[in-house]
Amino acid sequence: MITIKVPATSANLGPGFDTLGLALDSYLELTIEQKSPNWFIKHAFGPHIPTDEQNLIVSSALSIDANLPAHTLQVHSPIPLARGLGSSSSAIVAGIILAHVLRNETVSRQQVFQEAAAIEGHPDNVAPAVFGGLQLSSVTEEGRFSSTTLPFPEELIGLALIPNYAVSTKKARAILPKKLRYKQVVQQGNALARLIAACYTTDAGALRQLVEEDQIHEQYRARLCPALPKVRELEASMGIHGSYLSGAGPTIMTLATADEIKRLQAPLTELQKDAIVQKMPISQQGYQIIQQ
Ligand SMILES: Nc1ncnc2c1ncn2[C@@H]1O[C@H](COP(=O)(O)OP(=O)(O)OP(=O)(O)O)[C@@H](O)[C@H]1O
Ligand SMILES: N[C@@H](CCO)C(=O)O
Repeated sequence: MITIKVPATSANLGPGFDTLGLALDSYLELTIEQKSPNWFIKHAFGPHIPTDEQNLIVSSALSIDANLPAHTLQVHSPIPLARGLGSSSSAIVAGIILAHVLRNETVSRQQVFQEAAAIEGHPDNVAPAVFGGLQLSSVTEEGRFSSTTLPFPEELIGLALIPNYAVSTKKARAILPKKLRYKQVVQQGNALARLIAACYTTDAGALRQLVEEDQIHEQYRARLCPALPKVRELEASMGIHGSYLSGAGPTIMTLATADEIKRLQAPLTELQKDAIVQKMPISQQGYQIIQQ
């Protein structure tokens, strides 16, 4: 039996829109069971997620090879859907690997990255799901993706405030403006450059200030993700910085030390009682293929 494990991810980190993403220690697990006449995916997501070849895992696999033999699959995933924690990337990456496993091919991480990012359309979740850690990724006009691992301060952990409603990435991208002011773009480039420098100098303090300096997406998504200013206000009153809209939202991620996370857990839970507040350690590992 083969199990494919793919981490959850948190994209953007403020000014790294479509560019930065962090792998989290929470994994989708896809187990390949027996061959079957039709594709059948056992999962616990509920009736709105298909159990046949319409399922994102299987459709991603079939995009690599439309003639794959149908199988029964089992999916376990603690990654909540459409919350800004990379559920779609975890499913796409698992599907791409599934295709290569069923074709008895060894596949490089680089190839999985190219194929999965082409389906997702932007590389910032797929890159950490494949390579682990903090990834700086980009795409050329011709559609070639690249990614580099950035150093990430060891003392920082994620604390996610996960609202109890979904925001689809499609909707959260449709809300973005078609035009930006020149000043916004210059400031965004500046903040991203300083953020990358803070990673290389492992300056956790600067990094945590900089993730709060996005200019081009968070303000436009405020209607879908109203908790962000409240979280920032609360944290600033406690002398803590490091929050950003995780992916397309609505999750708010805070990068903080273990001590600060202990202090934050109760007040954040109090701030939004219907949300889940969850510690999310960083994963240095990308996907794993486990043969039992
Ligand atoms: N394990 C899965 N199996 C099947 N479909 C999935 C799975 N995970 C995600 N999906 C599909 O992807 C959709 C969520 O993708 P979407 O890009 O909107 O959000 P996300 O990936 O969770 O968040 P973000 O991209 O902001 O981090 C789900 O509604 C579902 O249709
Ligand atoms: N960079 C993407 C991440 C979500 O997939 C966005 O913010 O729309």
